[in-house]
Amino acid sequence: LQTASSSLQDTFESISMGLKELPTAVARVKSFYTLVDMKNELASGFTSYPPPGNKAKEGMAINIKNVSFTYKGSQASRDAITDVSLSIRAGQLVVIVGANGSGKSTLLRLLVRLYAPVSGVIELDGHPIEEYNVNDLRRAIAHLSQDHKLLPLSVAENIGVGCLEKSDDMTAIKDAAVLAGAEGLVKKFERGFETVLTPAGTAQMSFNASGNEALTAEFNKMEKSADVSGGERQRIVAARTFMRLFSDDINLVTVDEPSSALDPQGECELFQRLRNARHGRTMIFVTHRFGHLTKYADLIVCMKDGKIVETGTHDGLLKSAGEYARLYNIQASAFTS
Ligand SMILES: Nc1ncnc2c1ncn2[C@@H]1O[C@H](COP(=O)(O)OP(=O)(O)OP(=O)(O)O)[C@@H](O)[C@H]1O
Repeated sequence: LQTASSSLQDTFESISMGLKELPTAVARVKSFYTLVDMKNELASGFTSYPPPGNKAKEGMAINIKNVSFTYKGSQASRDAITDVSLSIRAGQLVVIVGANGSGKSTLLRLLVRLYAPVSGVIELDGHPIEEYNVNDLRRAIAHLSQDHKLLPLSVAENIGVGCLEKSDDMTAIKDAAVLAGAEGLVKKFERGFETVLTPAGTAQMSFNASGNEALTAEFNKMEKSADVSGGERQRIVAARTFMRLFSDDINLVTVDEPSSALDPQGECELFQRLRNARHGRTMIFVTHRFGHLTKYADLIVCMKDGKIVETGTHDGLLKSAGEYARLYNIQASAFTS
């Protein structure tokens, strides 16, 4: 009687546990379908990119005129960016700096058409950004940010998705991994580039199968997870961008603080190799670490409270002793004083 009643109790407990999880599971399924049905708020234009006469790898010319933007539903007392105007010539290396919340990432998001300005105009290669077909624009832009995630795929596939034409080309994938400093961490894994990071739970071992050794071995192989550190994750994500740069279609490369978790050598190498991969394309970096980049920049843009407060080159801005010089000197003083 005792065995039977405790078994009955277990059964009820597992039913009640299952029921507790049911609403969450249903909500997840619902949010999946909401996402699938979600309409893109940014209408696609009809002009193909690059516009006739422009060749890929020539870089993208950008003209921003009086652009302001506020995030929908934001309770902030000021716009995320206010009345920003800026001209970037095709092929320039631009570095955007400024304090937290000054609008750097927002400006990049507008340039890659993740959002549309509330007012003002952004022109790419002479045409307003909204005139272009969005898919063409996406194909012409490589955007590397901290928001990128690893997908539940192999390391090779995680890198390969950067350039779909070459997604099976292991030589290109390995080259991209080397450029991003990710080859060392891939070597640590038993299955190398075939390792699946953050695997989706695809199988469940039933109680009855637990005595079957061959099945258990197969199951363990499938579900074994390999984790990476924050810096290692950033290296794999950067490798995806290098893979993307192997495509001849890329005209604009935007890089938003991709190195926060990298060690100093990794960060220095990443910036240097991204610069080397420019080949005439326009490249825009957002960074808080000045040393590796601003000295090479054709144009430094310094932002504060949603506005551009200064533009120029490293030497010029240091001489003018404004916001850029203030931020630079704070960093430099840590090493000189
Ligand atoms: N998704 C969002 N929804 C609402 N407000 C946002 C959102 N993202 C940013 N903001 C606000 O917009 C302003 C500009 O933010 P942005 O991320 O562009 O600054 P940033 O200069 O890139 O900052 P950081 O150096 O911290 O990355 C900030 O006031 C911020 O709080």
